[in-house]
Amino acid sequence: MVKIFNVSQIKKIDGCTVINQGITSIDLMERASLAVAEKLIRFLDPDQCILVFAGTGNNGGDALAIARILLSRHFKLYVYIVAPDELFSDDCLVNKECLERLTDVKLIKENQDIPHIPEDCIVIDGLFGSGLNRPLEGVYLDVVTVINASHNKVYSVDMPSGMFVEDNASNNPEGIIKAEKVFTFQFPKLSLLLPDSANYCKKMTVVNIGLCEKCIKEEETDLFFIEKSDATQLPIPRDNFSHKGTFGKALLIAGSYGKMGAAVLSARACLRTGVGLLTMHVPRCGVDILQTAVPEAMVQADEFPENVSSVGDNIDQFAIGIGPGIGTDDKTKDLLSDLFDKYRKPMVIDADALNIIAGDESLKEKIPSKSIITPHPVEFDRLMGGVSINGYERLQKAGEFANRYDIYIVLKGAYSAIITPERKVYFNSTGNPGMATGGSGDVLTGMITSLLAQKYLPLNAAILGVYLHGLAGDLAAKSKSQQGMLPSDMIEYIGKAYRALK
Ligand SMILES: NC(=O)C1=CN([C@@H]2O[C@H](COP(=O)(O)OP(=O)(O)OC[C@H]3O[C@@H](n4cnc5c(N)ncnc54)[C@H](O)[C@@H]3O)[C@@H](O)[C@H]2O)[C@H](O)CC1
Ligand SMILES: [K+]
Repeated sequence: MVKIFNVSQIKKIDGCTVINQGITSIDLMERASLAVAEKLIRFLDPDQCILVFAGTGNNGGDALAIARILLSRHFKLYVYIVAPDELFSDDCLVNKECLERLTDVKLIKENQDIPHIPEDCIVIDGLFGSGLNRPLEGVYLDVVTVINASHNKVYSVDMPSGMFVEDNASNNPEGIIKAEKVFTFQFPKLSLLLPDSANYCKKMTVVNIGLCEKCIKEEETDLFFIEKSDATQLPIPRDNFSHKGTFGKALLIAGSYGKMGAAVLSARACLRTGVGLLTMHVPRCGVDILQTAVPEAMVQADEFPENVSSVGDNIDQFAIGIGPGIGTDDKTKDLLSDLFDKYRKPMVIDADALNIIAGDESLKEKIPSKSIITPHPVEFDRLMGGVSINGYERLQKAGEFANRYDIYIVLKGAYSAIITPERKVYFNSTGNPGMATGGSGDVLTGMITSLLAQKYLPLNAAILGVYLHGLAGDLAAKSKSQQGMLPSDMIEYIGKAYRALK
């Protein structure tokens, strides 16, 4: 797992690295800048004009070092330092003086010094990084406004300048660089993983700058970024002598009239994820549909034609998933309440089951311990009874909710977050915008339920389910495009996603 740290922790690890590796801070800056420059060199066109905007702190120092490295590789550069008060950090000053020996470096002290940015230029943004401590104003705000208005591609060093590493609730949305790509150092930054960065960071690349592993290991955090190597360790190997009983029984309670597709998708995904036996509990109208579309599943018919209203006894043998396409009929609410009374093992709760819970405090209290709920942000806000001001606040609320009700929350979106009852957060690293379409969530519910049935611990089921789901989505997008892919395609790629973890 990659750890995610706050600003003071990053500073501490920097200092610790400098001591343990016997280097100076300027050495570390050079290493960081070289790592970013190498990435840029791979795709930048040497004939294109590049404008570098540096600040006066260490983020500026990085940008000036990157400029020097690019100059040595014959890129065409124009360098500006925004320095209204001409107070430079020590390492920034060293890099400024080095660069001035090679090229002209212009200072921007006030609005009239800001250059016109030609249309087809690339901008390298090194105004502010993790040291930002207040929203931008004055000439800094003016520079950011001009860069954003130019609509050129901007590559940001460490952070889109003007964006805070954690909470941006008090920030000025006009004072943040809109970056094509952010090369962030060593650790993903929390705000870049939240929807708060949607307008400011199209893509985040984490650049390893060789910070001391011992210092990183010793620094504690509750925030993690899931890597492939983490997911690879999770699948439980299959024994030669296993039989269908070995891989558990799942019961998916899904579907209503007009929404049987959700039941079909969750059923297929559950099977493709490896469950031994799957039973679907569906309204009577859905029996033929299910039996035809998913012959591998057994079907239990509800007494009602259009909605699910009750589940039988003997449900303890199953891992249960409930929600896809069930609607919010009163009968279905009774089912959910009854289910929570009867079944006290962790279950997966999604979609309309969450909408039912949202309106009823007593149902929240009855959610079985260690269950996994899988809301998208709108469902989550409904569950909270109010809209969060930003992704950061939503994440805080999710931590409180998970802790209060002793459950796991999978907050779906780009970098889906898995929040534990202990308020730890695991961000997923797979997936793409092609998955933002109706049915994707039903697939995830089927997958996680399948893993619970196969005796994965709830946290592992959530982590592996979310990772595989995203990976299947990435494979589907590769073959069918983000526009052309369907949740059904993702199900077809679950097998290849498993293989990719080998
Ligand atoms: N381990 C690493 O990640 C490394 C990071 N490096 C780079 O260092 C910066 C952080 O540098 P720092 O000097 O601390 O901060 P900034 O350059 O972001 O800001 C400079 C300075 O500006 C002042 N300030 C803050 N907010 C404002 C504002 N709104 N208006 C005006 N001035 C402001 C404040 O005093 C700041 O200290 C990190 O992002 C990386 O790019 C190292 O180079 C290598 C190791
Ligand atoms: K920056």
